[in-house]
Amino acid sequence: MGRKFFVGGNWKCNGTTDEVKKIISTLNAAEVPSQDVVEVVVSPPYVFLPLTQASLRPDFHVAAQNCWVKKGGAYTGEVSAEMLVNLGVPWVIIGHSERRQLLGESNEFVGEKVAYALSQGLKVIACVGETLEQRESGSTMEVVAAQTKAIADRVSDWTNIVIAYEPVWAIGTGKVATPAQAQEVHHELRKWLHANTSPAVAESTRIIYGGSVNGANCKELGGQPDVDGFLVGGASLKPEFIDIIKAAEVKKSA
Ligand SMILES: O=C(CO)COP(=O)(O)O
Repeated sequence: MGRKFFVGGNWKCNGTTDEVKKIISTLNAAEVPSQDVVEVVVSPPYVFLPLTQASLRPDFHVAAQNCWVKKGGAYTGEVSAEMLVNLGVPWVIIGHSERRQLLGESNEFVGEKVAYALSQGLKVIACVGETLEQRESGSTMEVVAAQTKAIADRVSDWTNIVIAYEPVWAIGTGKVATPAQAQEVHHELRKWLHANTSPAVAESTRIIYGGSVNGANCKELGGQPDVDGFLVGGASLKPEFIDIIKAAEVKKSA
């Protein structure tokens, strides 16, 4: 079975109630390919999850942007996987580079979070990606493999994981990876999964690209054989996100 195109919108720490309502009404009115062709998930800040769930069209789903590493309890400021499940939130983004870099989340911590979230029944968008310095020193694959290994060491069933390759230098910078750069890492990552998990996992796991994806560059990126969709930041707050969802059509005609 082919890998269904996946388009995630990561709203990050943005929005007011009115702005969220506006984004949702734009999404709800949009004509996009069917659920058989594309899986669409938007990720509002925690506080807007209930509002988003209550008003978002049923063929789109929601993701939280993070969750706690284990069972909830005395962890002030955290939100547990159990709470997300209780709310009926199906997805969670884990290991975003902003959390790795600004909040010091290590590969191991991210791996533990992924394993715990999966154990509670959440589906996970797990983020990996190198910094500019790491790319320039030639260690991109080493970094991405180590980040993925920390997950693979703790997880055996990859059915509910989507990997988001998000080069840090491309996030929020307007400096998008070229289609060839994205394809190269996605291909290497799939090879890594083939060797270190199983051929079936490598074949079926979706690897999506994130980093300055927009309405103008999405088709060419999405046309790469190992690019199975996107995780979109800035452009997911704009009507342009609909064009990015429509980029799923490039796979249909491929
Ligand atoms: O971090 C991202 C998605 O998670 C990408 O952000 P931008 O699309 O704003 O570069």
